[in-house]
Amino acid sequence: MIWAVIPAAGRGQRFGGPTPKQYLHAAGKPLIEHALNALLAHPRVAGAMVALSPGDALWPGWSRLQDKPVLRCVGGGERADSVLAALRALPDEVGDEALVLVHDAARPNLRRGDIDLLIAAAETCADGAILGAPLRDTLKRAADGRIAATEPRDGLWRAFTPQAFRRGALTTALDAAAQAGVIVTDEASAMERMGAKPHLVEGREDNLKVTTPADLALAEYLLGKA
Ligand SMILES: Nc1ccn([C@@H]2O[C@H](COP(=O)(O)OP(=O)(O)OP(=O)(O)O)[C@@H](O)[C@H]2O)c(=O)n1
Ligand SMILES: C[C@](O)(CO)[C@H](O)COP(=O)(O)O
Repeated sequence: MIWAVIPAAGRGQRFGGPTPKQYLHAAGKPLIEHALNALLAHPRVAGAMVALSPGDALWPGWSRLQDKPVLRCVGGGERADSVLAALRALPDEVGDEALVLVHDAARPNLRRGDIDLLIAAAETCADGAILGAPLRDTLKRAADGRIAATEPRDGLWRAFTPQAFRRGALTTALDAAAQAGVIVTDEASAMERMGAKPHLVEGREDNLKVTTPADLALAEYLLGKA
């Protein structure tokens, strides 16, 4: 049994504007609906737990999508807090060894083939797996708007989501990071702190996270073509 965990309690400060970006529309639907549909359409995914901000008045009230359960909980101050809250809120039938796919509500252009690759990798490895892609640009370190240095990029990847881990191990890892006062920006970082070496699965470069208005325009184009 595989469940999706969707952190959707962010405020979209880098995007700006009054509407949290997960509720902005692209190709006629909110970003969060594209993300949920992509995961719940997969035959191995049984349901989704969505972490919402306490004051979220825009949640459309879905209890089912793609004929699968959509549950919700209250997220936290950081993305990692929201993911931990969602893991803890999952139904008891989702055991510690069950695989969970953690995916940003702000990544609407997730495709079936990437989910297939991720599940295949995560099911063969106790350390889990994440989607990502190798860096293909030269990296510059900035200082006061000027190039301060060129950073080596060999072996560097960009981490995407979904990130796939066993419910129990990820809950323990995120809780350990929180207890240590360490803010992790993805699930793999928490697992790495515990000594795990998750698989890197090369995924589509168009699995973008909508962070700024320019990203939304690109998402509109990509989803309109899908
Ligand atoms: N406390 C938080 C912060 C973020 N998220 C979610 O984590 C995903 C990725 O985070 P990000 O792109 O940073 O979203 P925001 O935090 O909303 O953006 P910003 O940092 O610009 O405010 C988003 O789906 C966001 O809703 C969350 O569930 N809980
Ligand atoms: C989880 C993530 O999307 C992987 O790249 C990223 O770390 C989220 O970062 P954000 O600053 O919370 O958007």
